[in-house]
Amino acid sequence: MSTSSTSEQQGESVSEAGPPEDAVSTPQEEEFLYRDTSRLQAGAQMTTVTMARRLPALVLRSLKLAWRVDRVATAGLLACQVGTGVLAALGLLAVTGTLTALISSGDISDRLWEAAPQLAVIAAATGLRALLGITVTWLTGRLRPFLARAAELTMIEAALGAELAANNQPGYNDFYDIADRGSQVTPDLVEEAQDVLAATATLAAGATVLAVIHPLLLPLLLLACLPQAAAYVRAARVVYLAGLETSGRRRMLHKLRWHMAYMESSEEMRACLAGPFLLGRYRRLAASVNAAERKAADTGAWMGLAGAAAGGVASAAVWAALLWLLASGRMDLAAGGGAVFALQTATGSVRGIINGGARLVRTGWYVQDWQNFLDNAHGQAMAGSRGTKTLSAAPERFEVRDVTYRYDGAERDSLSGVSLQVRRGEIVALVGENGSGKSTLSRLICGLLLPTSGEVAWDHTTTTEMEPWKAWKHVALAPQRYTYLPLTLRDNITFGQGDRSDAAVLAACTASGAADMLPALRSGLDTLLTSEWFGGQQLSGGQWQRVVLTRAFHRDAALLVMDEPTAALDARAEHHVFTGLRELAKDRAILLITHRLTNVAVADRIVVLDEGRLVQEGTYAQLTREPGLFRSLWELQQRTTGEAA
Ligand SMILES: Nc1ncnc2c1ncn2[C@@H]1O[C@H](COP(=O)(O)OP(=O)(O)OP(=O)(O)O)[C@@H](O)[C@H]1O
Repeated sequence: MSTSSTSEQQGESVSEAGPPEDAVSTPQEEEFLYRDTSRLQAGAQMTTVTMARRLPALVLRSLKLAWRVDRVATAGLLACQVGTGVLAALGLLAVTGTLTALISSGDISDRLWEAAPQLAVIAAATGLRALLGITVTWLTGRLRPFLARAAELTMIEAALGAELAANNQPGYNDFYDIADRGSQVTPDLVEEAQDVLAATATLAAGATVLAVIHPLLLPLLLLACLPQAAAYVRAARVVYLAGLETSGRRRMLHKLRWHMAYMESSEEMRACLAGPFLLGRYRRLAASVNAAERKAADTGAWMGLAGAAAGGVASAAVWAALLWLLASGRMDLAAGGGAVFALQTATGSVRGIINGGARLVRTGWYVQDWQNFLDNAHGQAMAGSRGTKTLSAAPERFEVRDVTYRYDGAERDSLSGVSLQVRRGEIVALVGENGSGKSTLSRLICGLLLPTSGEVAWDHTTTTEMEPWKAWKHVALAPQRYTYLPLTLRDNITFGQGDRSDAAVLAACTASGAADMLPALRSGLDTLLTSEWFGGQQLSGGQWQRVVLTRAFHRDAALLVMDEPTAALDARAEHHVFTGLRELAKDRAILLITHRLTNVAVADRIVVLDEGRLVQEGTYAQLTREPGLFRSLWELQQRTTGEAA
């Protein structure tokens, strides 16, 4: 290849390089793949009337949160808004009084003297309103970030407090994303409610003046503004429903962006050509989301136009009525002047109420999603499904009794009628083919999942009866899919637990083999384990697994569950971990899940699972001798490694 063609190639974008043909799905299939119609149906049931009815409760709940976050700012804002309304009303009354004084008959200087106090009120009210406006901006700026963050935190707390099983429900993450958007606009709800309040106070004054001038003017004015209000709310609803409809696809776009741009998947993005493939998928999904959003924007604009036209006609009717009142002598000129001004101001405040109300309803839909999530998560809260028992001492025995488990939405049980026991001082190995239920059983024995039927007991207390967070003090878990957290090594190991001395951490590092890598870490235990931030250091896959094992060993818990603990370790590190297990088992019950069947020789007992059922149990010596699933898997592995029995 020539130099020039090479440089052309280098300048070529990923898309120009041509994404490989995506034979998996058509754009339409993709669109439906990530669509959650149940959420849309639930949203569609939330009509404008239902929402209007729920608004007071929504506003109250958000105000309570604001009150909790910053009492002074919340009280100050409310006071400012009420003050603004009162001042607007005073100003309006003063303007009407001034006009009446000026238009009345008599000497002009007398009339001016008569109007002077009213003019002073107008000036003072205007100045004070400006001051209150500045105060509102200041207080809102102070409250807003705290309120949004507090709303977000309530969600995180609710999600953390929910049963693990809730996370496995289809659509749970969509629900969370939609709710997250709601949490971000919670401050808007408070602000909009205050705007409506202020506009209502102004209207009250305008309405009084109008009612005094002529009783017909106020109902006419309200009628004139209704079509526009209805149009605003309908347009907002169209946009909201489009947001719900596209939420699954937007979340997928977010995931795709993350995978294409960040480190975790960066190798496959390039070497496996996943990047161009996903970029093509991103483009198609984005196009379908854009089309849905554009359609909603068009429909909303048409509705707004229709509302504005209807509002214009209705306003013209109101002004015509005023002219008619004047022309027919039903209203004198002085009152007419006041009426024009009052009408103008009242129209402004009615518009304010209606626009603010429409925005309030629109924001209400989003905030309702946030509150729905909170209610739903609280409905699935561990506090609701479990008891409050605590154990007086670390348990000696962990027992699974005739347990069946089926994941939410699954068509069949992942475990059926399984019974198992593991005591402190004992190592039990769980083996079986992929999908046979080993990890599920480990989640049940740890009390992360509650059985669909049967029970799991720690000594004499079932996991359903126990207060979970206190119970988990007795559990150390090295899961199959562990988390790389961008924290220091020390924090990654302790998660803030244990005493603050390094001795226990270093002992755990020695047991897991992580001690070997300490000299290469720039700041030892205080090294930030990520290269995403300056000064951090990235670990290899096996080094990360050592950190995860250290985390489990450091916990010094009565139950130690290790799911594929050495899959990424080199032979020396693996040997080190397995030879250390017996020492660790002295005061722990160890449940070991592994596919490396020669390693399970270390276990006192081996339990074999097949399609969710316990099919064999025995020692390594027994199971390698007797025919059965274990022996056939073991023989296959021996043959693969060239050590045929
Ligand atoms: N979160 C989940 N939601 C729904 N089904 C699940 C979930 N996790 C596992 N399953 C299903 O439960 C069954 C058992 O899965 P489990 O992860 O317990 O198997 P395993 O024996 O640990 O498999 P492996 O050896 O591959 O790790 C599988 O059919 C799997 O599809």
